[in-house]
Amino acid sequence: MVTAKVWVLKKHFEGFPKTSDFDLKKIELPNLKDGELLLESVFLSVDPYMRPYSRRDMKEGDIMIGTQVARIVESKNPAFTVGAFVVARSGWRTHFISDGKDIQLLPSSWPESLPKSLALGTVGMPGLTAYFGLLEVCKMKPGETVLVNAAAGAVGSVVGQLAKIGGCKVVGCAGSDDKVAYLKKIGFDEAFNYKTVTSLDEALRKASPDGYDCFFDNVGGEFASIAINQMKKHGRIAVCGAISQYNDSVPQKGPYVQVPMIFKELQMEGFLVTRWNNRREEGLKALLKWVVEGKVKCHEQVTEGFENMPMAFIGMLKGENIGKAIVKV
Ligand SMILES: NC(=O)C1=CN([C@@H]2O[C@H](COP(=O)(O)OP(=O)(O)OC[C@H]3O[C@@H](n4cnc5c(N)ncnc54)[C@H](OP(=O)(O)O)[C@@H]3O)[C@@H](O)[C@H]2O)C=CC1
Ligand SMILES: CCCCCCC/C=C/C=O
Repeated sequence: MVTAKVWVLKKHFEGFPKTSDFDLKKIELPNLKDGELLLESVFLSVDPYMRPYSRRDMKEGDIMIGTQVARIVESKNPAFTVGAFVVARSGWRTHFISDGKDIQLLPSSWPESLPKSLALGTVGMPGLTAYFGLLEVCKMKPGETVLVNAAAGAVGSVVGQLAKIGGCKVVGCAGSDDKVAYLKKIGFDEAFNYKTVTSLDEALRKASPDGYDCFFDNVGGEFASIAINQMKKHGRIAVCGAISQYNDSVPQKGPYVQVPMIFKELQMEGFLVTRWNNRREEGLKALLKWVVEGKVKCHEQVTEGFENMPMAFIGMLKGENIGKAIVKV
C-alpha cells in the first residue's frame, strides 16, 4: 500500500492566491489492477493557467490541476517498464495510478545529460506555446521585429530565442534587472525592465523606433493597451496570456483596441496551445533539437520539496522565476 501526498484547493482564490487556500492531504492508493501503473512524481510544474482554470474547472476540495514528470515504480502494463519517465497530467500529487492512456513517455531521443524537468518547460507545453504561437499565430517572417512580454519566463524566453532563430529582431520586457540581463545573455536584441522605465511608450519606441510586426502578448491589460499603438501596419498580435488580469477581483477597464486595430489593419488572435495537439510530436522534436544543439538555452527556477508547491506557485505569479518554475519532489 502506497500513501500519496496531494495538495487540494481548500478555498477558491480571491484576488492573489494565499498559502491558506491550499490543504496538504494524504491518500492511500489501492493495489494495482492488470493494465495499471504506479507512478512517482519527480518534478511538478507550477503554471499561470492554474489560476484562471481553478475558477473555471475546479471546486473546493479538488486536487490542484497540473502536470508532472513521473517515474514508473510498478507496472502491470506490458507497454510500460519500471524506471521509465513519463509526462502526466495528474495534478499536485506525489504518487498516482494510471492505466497508461493519459501519460506520454519522454521522447526516446531524450539525452541522458538533459534534465528531465525540461519536459515541463522548454521541451514541453510552454515551449510548444512559443513555437505554435510564433509560427502559426504571429506568422513571423525573417527581418521582422517581434515584441514579447513576461519575456524571461517559461514561454517568453523561448519566444525570443525562436524568433532569433527565425531571423527576427527581438525586443523583450521583464520585471527585474536580473531578468533583463538574462534576456541579453540569451540573445535578445533589446530588453528593458517595464517596472522601472519612466514611460513604457517611450521605452518601446526607443527599442524599435519603426514599431513592431509581431507582438506575443503574455500579459494583457495596460501593457497590451500601450503596445498596440506601436504595431506596424498589418502587424499580428498573438494573445497568449493575460497574467496581469488573472488575480483581479474587479475586471480592468479599457483603453480599447478597436481604433488602432482598424487604422493599422492589425490581426489579433487568441489561442490555446492545445489547438495543435495533433502536431505535438513535430513541436517537441524541433524544440529538443534546438536545445541539444545549444541554439535554445534553458533556465529553471527550482523549488525543492513537494510541501512547497503553493509557495512556488505564488512565487511564480509574483514574478520570482527566471525561466520555468519547477518543483522538485
Ligand atoms: N495560450 C496558451 O495556450 C498558454 C498561455 N500561457 C500564458 O503565457 C503567459 C506566460 O506563461 P509562463 O511563461 O508559463 O509564465 P512565466 O514563467 O512567464 O511566469 C509568469 C511571469 O509573468 C509575469 N507577471 C506576473 N504578474 C504580472 C503582471 N501583473 N504584469 C506583468 N507581468 C506579470 C512575471 O514576470 P515579470 O517579472 O516579467 O513581470 C512572471 O515571472 C501566461 O499569461 C500564461 O497564462 C502559457 C501557456 C499556454
Ligand atoms: C495541463 C495542460 C493544460 C495546458 C493548457 C494550457 C493553456 C493555458 C492557458 C493559459 O495559461
